Amino acid sequence: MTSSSSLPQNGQRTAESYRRADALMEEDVAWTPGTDGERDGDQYDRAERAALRRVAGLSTELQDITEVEYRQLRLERVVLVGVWTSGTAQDAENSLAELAALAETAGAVVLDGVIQRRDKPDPATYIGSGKAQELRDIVLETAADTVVCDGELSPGQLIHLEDVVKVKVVDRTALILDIFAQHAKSREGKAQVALAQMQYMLPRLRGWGQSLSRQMGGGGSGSSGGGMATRGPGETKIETDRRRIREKMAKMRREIADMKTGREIKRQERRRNKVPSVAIAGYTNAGKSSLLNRLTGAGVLVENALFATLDPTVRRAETPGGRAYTLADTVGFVRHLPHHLVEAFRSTMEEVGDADLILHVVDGSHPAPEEQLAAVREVIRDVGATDVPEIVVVNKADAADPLVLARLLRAEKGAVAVSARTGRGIGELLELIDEKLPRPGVELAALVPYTRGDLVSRAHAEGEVLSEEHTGGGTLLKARVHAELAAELGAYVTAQARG
Ligand SMILES: Nc1nc2c(ncn2[C@@H]2O[C@H](COP(=O)(O)OP(=O)(O)OP(=O)(O)O)[C@@H](O)[C@H]2O)c(=O)[nH]1
Ligand SMILES: [Mg+2]
Repeated sequence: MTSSSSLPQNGQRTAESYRRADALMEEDVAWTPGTDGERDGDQYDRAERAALRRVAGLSTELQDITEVEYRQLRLERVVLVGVWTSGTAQDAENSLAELAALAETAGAVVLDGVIQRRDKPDPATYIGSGKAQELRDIVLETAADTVVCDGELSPGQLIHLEDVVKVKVVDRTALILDIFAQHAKSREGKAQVALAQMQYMLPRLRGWGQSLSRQMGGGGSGSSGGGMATRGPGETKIETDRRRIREKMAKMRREIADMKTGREIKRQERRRNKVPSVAIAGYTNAGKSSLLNRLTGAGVLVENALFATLDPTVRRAETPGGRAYTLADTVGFVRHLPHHLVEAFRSTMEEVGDADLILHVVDGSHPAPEEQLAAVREVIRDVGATDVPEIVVVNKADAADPLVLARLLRAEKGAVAVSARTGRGIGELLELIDEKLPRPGVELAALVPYTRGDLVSRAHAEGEVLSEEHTGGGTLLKARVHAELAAELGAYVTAQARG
């Protein structure tokens, strides 16, 4: 609540691009370029000093070293810092606004944010050393306890920057992992997150230990006070910790593999039943869960927070014509999702790779929806789902700029604009789904005796009934069904064609 020169002058709302972050923060946020005479124009200040929503008490009981280390990441009062290497100022600001939203989602209070223009991040301290000093001032001014960098930093960079700013420094990857850890619900989801955390942490173990002991007044923990150069008890302790983590990771990988088998079996069951599957994919906060709710009436958690959904939810749904399909909600994607995280989350995304149809949801009210589309497609490619047909669903049409909507619909062939909130466009979307779902392969006519009503029901549920007529001799059915059901109907079939 201190500084002054960079406070928003008149509470003026800033760029469109911050609307989302604003919404998340429930307070006005101003990013005013170059208002601070002390700084060099290259730097953009995020003048936001208001007290913000805070989520506290999220941590759980600790069980081992891994959790101890990770608990240290629990964010409280943070200052954001980004290095703007390419693209426009707007891109850089969008990225930092997203980082702010992520930090908020993790339960932190965002106090300030700065961007430095550089060709590339400083190999030692991420931002330049002069700027690191300024960052130290901001940290003091705001009484922040953590600096969050908008990128993935090397263990060395984290340590060196911590040396200068003298508070915890974490990067975007750690932040995303932290959010994942808070939100994962299923056993498999939790295990995957834990594995990714350990993987991230392994090379950084010494760094964390060191900086933390330094924070505690040097050697406070007694475990790593010896410093990098000395081989002492601390060194041994870290080696032990590393080994234990590696062992735990191996065990975890086996467990995840087992859980995967269980899910695989379920999926095969669905396949055998020939129920077509639709996966809802898209950038985080695009409205995927809202759309699932709108399409099926399912009560899935919807939250104006990033990564509200971290476990795949599968629901049954029906086309207007009465054909059954499954609809799966998925984990949201985010730019710069660290590669090993993509790996860890591959299994939740396999739902996407395996689907008959992808509903690719994009937030039409976001400042850069095209970028989100591209980022998600990159991950879809990553999980090898490029062959799956896709319907681009431009959501939040109620809140979007009509010009942006028109632009998106022009650029994306076969896209549909909807609002999960108001229901606009949902009818059109349902028809598109019906159209794009794979058709069962066999078209037939059959006279099914009334004693075999079960077959008629199955034709409705698993296939597509074209016409149905009740006659003296039974139900005269014209339908498209899968081969297995066609075989069961065999005795009653009067005409058949394979399509
Ligand atoms: N204005 C408007 N807001 C919407 C619409 N659909 C969803 N939202 C809001 O967008 C936010 C995110 O919605 P979710 O459905 O949780 O989004 P998601 O894609 O599932 O997000 P994650 O699971 O976090 O990746 C919530 O605040 C919703 O109320 C819409 O059509 N219009
Ligand atoms: Mg969701």
